[in-house]
Amino acid sequence: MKLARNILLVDDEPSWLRSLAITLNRLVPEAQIDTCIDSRQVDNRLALNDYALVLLDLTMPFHSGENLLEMIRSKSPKTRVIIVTGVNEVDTAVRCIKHGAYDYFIKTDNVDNLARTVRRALEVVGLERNYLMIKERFLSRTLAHPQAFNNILTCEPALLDQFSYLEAVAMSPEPILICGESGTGKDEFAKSCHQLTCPDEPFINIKLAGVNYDAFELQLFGKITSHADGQVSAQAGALHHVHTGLLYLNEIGDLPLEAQAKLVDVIEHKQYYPVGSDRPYPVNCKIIASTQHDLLTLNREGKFRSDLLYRLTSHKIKLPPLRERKLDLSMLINHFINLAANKMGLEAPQQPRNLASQLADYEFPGNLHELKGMVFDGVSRSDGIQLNITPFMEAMNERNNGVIKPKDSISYPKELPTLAEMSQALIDEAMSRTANNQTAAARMLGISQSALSRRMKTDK
Ligand SMILES: Nc1ncnc2c1ncn2[C@@H]1O[C@H](COP(=O)(O)OP(=O)(O)OP(=O)(O)O)[C@@H](O)[C@H]1O
Repeated sequence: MKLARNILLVDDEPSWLRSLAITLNRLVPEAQIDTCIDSRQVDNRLALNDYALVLLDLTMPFHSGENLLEMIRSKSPKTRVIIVTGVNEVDTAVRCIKHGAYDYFIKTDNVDNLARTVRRALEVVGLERNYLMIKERFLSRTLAHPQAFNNILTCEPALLDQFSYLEAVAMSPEPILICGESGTGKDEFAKSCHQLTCPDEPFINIKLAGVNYDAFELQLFGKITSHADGQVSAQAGALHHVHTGLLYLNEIGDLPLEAQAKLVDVIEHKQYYPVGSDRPYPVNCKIIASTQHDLLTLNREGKFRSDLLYRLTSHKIKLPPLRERKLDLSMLINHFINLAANKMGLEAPQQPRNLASQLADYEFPGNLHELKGMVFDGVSRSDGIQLNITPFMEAMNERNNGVIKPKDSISYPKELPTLAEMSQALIDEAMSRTANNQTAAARMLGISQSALSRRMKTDK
């Protein structure tokens, strides 16, 4: 989102007006400055331009600054006013602040202080306008870009609300955090945000589970190496490749603490240093993060930095688990049937009429990953006419029988396998049951995704 940057300087002294404009142009180069010498023109100028800030003299012919202050605050409440005057009276200053002035300066005050206040006021106006825009868009409840959500099927009000919210905050300069259990559609929401913000720019998905600090630094920032012969070689990181696109930081809760500190720097200062370089490079991309963990709990346990937590939670999207979206079941099953049949080159089988109601009490611990896996399995076993429901029945039976007792259900060969072989077999089984989804497989095995990823790497 573009920050409001235009400022109107109002004063009847031409020489002061000129010198103030020159000073502010130098000290606040991001601002766009207009001047107005005739107090009767202020109303008109505000009607023609959406000023973020007005710097107002108090004693002028025709209209006094105090009258103009009241007029501006009532007609243009989104515009802030700073009084800049030769009148050094406490009573007047107090009255102006009471009537809504952002600050009060005497003309003899240090201009650096004035410039600092102007910059801060521009930031405040930017934040206020951003907040108002989000509120207005969210309350309107209509989607301006419904096609951005084409991949997310739902008729659940809770999820439809999240569409409106994402659309409202998508253009905000702050990062967005998507929370939800594994398989609730976090990746799909990140892709929708990309469609909403910068569809023609790159979308880069960085999986942070199991990534250590060095790998994170290299992957995100890249590396610049100066060789002995004076040559310099560079390895570009994701922040370079993504340019003005969208950077999706997947499973941010798994990021090591040191790497979290680096990320705070990126978000806060909008710049980064490649490994081996002391030259900063600008960050121009949109940042989205996702987590299936509760970051507040991780923070209380000392595993997640507070500064990163607060920066990430300005815009938070919470995705409900599939067990709370039963209205969607039948539609999702049909969607996955068509997807599976298409992929397998088969005729799409029919969904049995009462399947969704039979699944009403099933919890779907693996959410949409699990449902998708079941439907794909059911399609591959189907007779081409009706979806085979064995995978669904098996899952429900396992639940109904409570936790499976390994002793009862595992039969061991005469010669016992080693622990390593057994662990590998379990990992293979979990990966196959979850259609190779590491997050869901880790959940099934009762370990973290990073632990599973490490085991898979060491087992290779
Ligand atoms: N509402 C939906 N409609 C159709 N398909 C969906 C929907 N939500 C998710 N999916 C599909 O379900 C699967 C899981 O979704 P996704 O990968 O976005 O979940 P996730 O929360 O990011 O999972 P993880 O935490 O494991 O990365 C994907 O194949 C995705 O395309």
